[in-house]
Amino acid sequence: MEPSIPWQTVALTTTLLTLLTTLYLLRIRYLPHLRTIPGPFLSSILPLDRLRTVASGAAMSHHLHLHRTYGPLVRIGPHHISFSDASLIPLIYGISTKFWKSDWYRLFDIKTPGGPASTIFSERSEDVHRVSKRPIAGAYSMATLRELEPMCDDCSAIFMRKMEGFAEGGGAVDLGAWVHWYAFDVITSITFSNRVGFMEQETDVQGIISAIEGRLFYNSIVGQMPWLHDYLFGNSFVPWLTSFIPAVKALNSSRFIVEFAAQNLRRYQNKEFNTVELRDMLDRFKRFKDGEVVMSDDQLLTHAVSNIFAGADTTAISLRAIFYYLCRTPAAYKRLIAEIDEADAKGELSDPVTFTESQNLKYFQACIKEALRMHPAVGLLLERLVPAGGAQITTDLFLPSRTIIGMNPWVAARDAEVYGSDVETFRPERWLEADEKQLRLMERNFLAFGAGARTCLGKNISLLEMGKLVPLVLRRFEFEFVGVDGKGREWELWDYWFVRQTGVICKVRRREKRGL
Ligand code: HEM
Repeated sequence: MEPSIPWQTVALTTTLLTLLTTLYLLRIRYLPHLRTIPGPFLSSILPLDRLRTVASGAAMSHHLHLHRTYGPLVRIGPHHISFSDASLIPLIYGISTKFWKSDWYRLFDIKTPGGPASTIFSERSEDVHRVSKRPIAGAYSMATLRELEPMCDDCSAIFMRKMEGFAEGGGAVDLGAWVHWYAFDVITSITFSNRVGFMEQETDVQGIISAIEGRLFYNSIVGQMPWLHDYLFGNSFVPWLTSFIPAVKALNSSRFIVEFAAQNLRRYQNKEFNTVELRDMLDRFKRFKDGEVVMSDDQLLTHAVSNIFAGADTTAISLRAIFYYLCRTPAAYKRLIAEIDEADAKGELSDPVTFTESQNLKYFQACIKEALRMHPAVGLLLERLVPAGGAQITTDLFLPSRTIIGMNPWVAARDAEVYGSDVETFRPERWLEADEKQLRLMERNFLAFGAGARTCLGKNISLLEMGKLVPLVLRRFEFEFVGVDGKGREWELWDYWFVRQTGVICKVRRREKRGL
């Protein structure tokens, strides 16, 4: 007969384990300095609440709710602080900040033929980032991008042709999908001089859009506990094992995205595209200085991947927001059309509209700004790490080193003290009415493109795309939002880093009296 364990031993062990766990959790709850920061109790002891929030796909609403409940600083994890006080933006995100990107970004590193590598977006060390950015920054400058306007115009022409077809057919169009395809065609054109043809083929070519979606879903959730990544897709065994399960494989799409960029890069290097003549972005990344190679093929690949990963979804999301809010706000739509028509009548708009012309449309520029405020493309914390030795955050608050602190652009955008009590209303006028001081505050809170040292590198590309496409389209067509049910059903939002919208279905009609 097996000797049985006396019940006293079982009871004692259980009590001891419970006691130790409780003590451990209390120790975390009452960590020096962090203990005074309010927040949900469970969040302060376990990372599971953060995991659940992000997995729900509605983190932006949850973060807004937390700040309304607990105030400007909320403890959203044992070592995680979310802030809503915009006066902290310069300290956390400023140009010479000591707060570097957290390990959350590690999941965006990629595998190149030469081994694992960070991208300009995922690099954590500001020192490394500064060196990597130097040879490529010029390619993202507005002066450079203006030279790429013709590539943008080619894509706009296809977009217009397609809309013409829909207007003739009289049916509804998934405008959300079309601006996505448009943004992908532009980014592949200006990066590799190779328009992949999403609009012509009317589909997600090679499944790249779904691949990015899958990877963002994985990164957003697993990134809440980045060490988990090493036991999941961060090693080579699990990806191999899950390659037999299609639903799981779809989440490990990083390799696929890199291969998409690598394929284009190979064709580019084999001079299959007319890249040098067109002077696309790859051609402008300075690979040589004084005859010396300053950028390897692998580095070039990381920059191409960055453009694909960061450059199309964001612009598509912002274009959807512009069209959606205009359709939902008839007064703003009407005022914008009046501005476009007036400029048109004065001969101030060419066909296609140039970037410079679009910048002179002041109300339109306010519409872009307001749409991006109402709907920032990124909806999770822009996480940063408190530097070694800790940091004095406010007069009353010191944070120990390696605490993670960040702000969600959605929280910054809905600060009623900065934008007024009507923060939930799409009102482009607020950008035109504000005095200089107020405008400075509004700009400081505007995190749609991030801020400071790690501000969006592709901001000019997207401003160029949006600036040129929207007036061109609205001059010739009118849109009515009908939603997926044809009766105006609201769009749906999914926050997995990018806050993607679905259900942007519109009826498109050719505008009366337009001879264009
Ligand atoms: C409306 C469109 C866009 C929005 C709203 C947007 C938003 C952002 C935000 C919020 C960040 C900062 C992320 C952080 O701090 O964690 C960022 C960074 C970045 N974005 Fe964009 N982006 C847009 C378009 C683009 C485009 C078109 C490209 C490239 C072609 C691009 C490339 C990048 C890169 C490379 C970074 C990392 C910059 C760095 O760390 O130095 N973005 N973007």
